[in-house]
Amino acid sequence: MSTLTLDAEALYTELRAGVQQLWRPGMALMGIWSGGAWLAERLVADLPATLAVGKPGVISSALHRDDFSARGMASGTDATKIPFAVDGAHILLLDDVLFTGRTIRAVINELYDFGRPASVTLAVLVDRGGRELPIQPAFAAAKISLPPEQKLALTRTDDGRFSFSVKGSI
Ligand SMILES: O=c1cc[nH]c(=O)[nH]1
Repeated sequence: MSTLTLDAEALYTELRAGVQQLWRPGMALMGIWSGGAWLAERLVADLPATLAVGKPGVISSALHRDDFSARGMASGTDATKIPFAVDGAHILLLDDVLFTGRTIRAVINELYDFGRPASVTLAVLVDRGGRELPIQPAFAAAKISLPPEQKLALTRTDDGRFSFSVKGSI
């Protein structure tokens, strides 16, 4: 049992401020299925109208995962939905938890199936370290260290509030 407690709502407020700093006119928001997509959905509603944030995209890592052969057709396989042209877009990519970087690598491969973006910037709620690829976020609301056996899981209640739980024992 872990004693780690993370206030996901407070971290979301930090993330919203970070995204506001990173935002450039004409950017497009894209959430990684499923936690990142929840964040993107809420940010569209919460960010100031002056930023003119359009309908966000949702992107899935499922088809490009390096453990695809072991996991098979995992849930989320058909989750990718991009309501804007990827070619030439400046994309702000969102995820809930950044760990090895393998999900981000898979998602970037998926993105290039739709076109060639001008840039991709990554912002996350929590960076838990443990990177296995040279991938770094431009913004992380929190940086923590968690044993590899444990998983940090974001949940969303029916009224849209976030919470974190730690799964697995060390
Ligand atoms: O702990 C982790 C690692 C990757 N993705 C998660 O959602 N949690």
